[in-house]
Amino acid sequence: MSEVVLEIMGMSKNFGPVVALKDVALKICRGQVHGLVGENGSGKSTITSIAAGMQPATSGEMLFMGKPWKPASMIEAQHNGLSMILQEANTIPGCTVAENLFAGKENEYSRFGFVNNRKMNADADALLDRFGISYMRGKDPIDQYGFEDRKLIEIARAVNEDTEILIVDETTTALSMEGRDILYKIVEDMVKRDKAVIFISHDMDEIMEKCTILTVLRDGEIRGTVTSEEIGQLNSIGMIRQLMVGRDIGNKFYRSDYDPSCSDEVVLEFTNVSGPNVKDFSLKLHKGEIVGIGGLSGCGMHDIGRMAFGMEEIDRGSIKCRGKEVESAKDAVEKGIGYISKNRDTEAVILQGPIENNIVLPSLKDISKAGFVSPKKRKQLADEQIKLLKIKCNKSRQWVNTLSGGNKQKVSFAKWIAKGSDIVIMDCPTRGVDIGVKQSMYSLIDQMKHEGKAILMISEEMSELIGMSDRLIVMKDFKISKEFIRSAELSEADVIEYMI
Ligand SMILES: Nc1ncnc2c1ncn2[C@@H]1O[C@H](COP(=O)(O)OP(=O)(O)OP(=O)(O)O)[C@@H](O)[C@H]1O
Repeated sequence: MSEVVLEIMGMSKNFGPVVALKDVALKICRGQVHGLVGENGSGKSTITSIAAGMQPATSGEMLFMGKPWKPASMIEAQHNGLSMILQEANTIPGCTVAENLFAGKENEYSRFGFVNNRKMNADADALLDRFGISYMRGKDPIDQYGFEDRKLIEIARAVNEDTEILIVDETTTALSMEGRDILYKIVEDMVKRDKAVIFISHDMDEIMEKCTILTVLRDGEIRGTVTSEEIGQLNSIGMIRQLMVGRDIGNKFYRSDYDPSCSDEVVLEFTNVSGPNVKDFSLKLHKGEIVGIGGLSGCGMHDIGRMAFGMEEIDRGSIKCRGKEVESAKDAVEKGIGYISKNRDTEAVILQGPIENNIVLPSLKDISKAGFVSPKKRKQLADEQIKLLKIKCNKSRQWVNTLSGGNKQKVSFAKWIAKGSDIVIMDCPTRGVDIGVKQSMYSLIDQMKHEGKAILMISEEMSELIGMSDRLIVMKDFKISKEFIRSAELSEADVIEYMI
């Protein structure tokens, strides 16, 4: 075994009555990509956030490069060689790319209180070039970049020559396809330089391909370790799933039918829509149809969802729901449109509020009488969704900011299932959810289709798009480059050809 760089001993963490970790022992070695896998809420982020100085453990000890380790903050941890990339976007709005990259290091660029912006921007450009993200420049305002690009800035900020351990917490689902390649190269480079990576993901294929050792967690406890020899074996995915979920979840994931038929009734129509990131986009979404949209970073697909929900202005053309123009997000909800934003923590859920309030929010009108909302009905509606999507919590009044990432995503999804919206725009709907719940979400989406609901599924997950869509639209350079009809023959390679 190679040298142990981080050792965790007897680590436990309680949040009031919630036991997030129980007596965890873990060794992270040099030259390894150590995967942490487990269902949503099993404790993966809690372990890594303690190691990265975000919060203290309730009990237990850590050794980092042979010395006792108890960082008081993420900055202290990063300064000493342990960096973590968080699940959600963590950049500072209103600043430039360079200011974001060098946040906390301003002193290195200032003299007599004046910041040398020219040098900071030049250093930022050099750093961005090194990471292969030259289309972003240090002087650019960070707000001009989308969620995926801002995530890359975080990565560039987290990794440097002195990083001994890089923690990647469910980052790939927040990235575009090209962003993932950049991250994978960084991971490979860390291994080549005999550093270590802790890799958290719910994508089993990615885990099997990138990790050299895996630790499986369930309910805050370590349930097993899978070595590099075992990772390569045919039945190991099944074995890992079994360890994670505690039951065999089988192989059925996506739709098993290849019938793309749906009603002729058009429920949402884009006619020659143009905006800053969309050019002349036309599409008819029918009742009972699942239309998938895929493409590379910045192709405009996320803008399509935002425009249809009235969150982004259009310059030309029209978006009509059953013949009537969609004017705002409020108007969209009233017209029966739901929207799951990819930007979870800032757009999809209210973090500082109970799960129940989040779930019932779009349905308040439906469950109120003469302006009065029955507390019983509210609770009932929320509890149904908590049960359906297995949201891991103590009670429906628990605040969303105390949930694990995947459980927050379930709340974002649950809102629109509870509302029973006829048209649901889903931007990366299964982001960060575990395989068991992913399976339930896909079967719910299939059921929605058969109930006559219309779904616009925007996604970076090619397999999800191919597996679920009746029609698959590929976007490139803000325009539609190809449309595929559901078929058993359709492969990822066919689709990628029209993306690049
Ligand atoms: N501040 C908090 N207050 C109460 N409970 C918390 C808090 N932070 C985390 N928890 C709980 O600790 C448990 C472990 O959460 P953690 O985020 O580590 O899970 P995870 O394995 O990373 O999940 P995911 O795959 O969804 O990201 C969950 O039940 C979560 O609700």
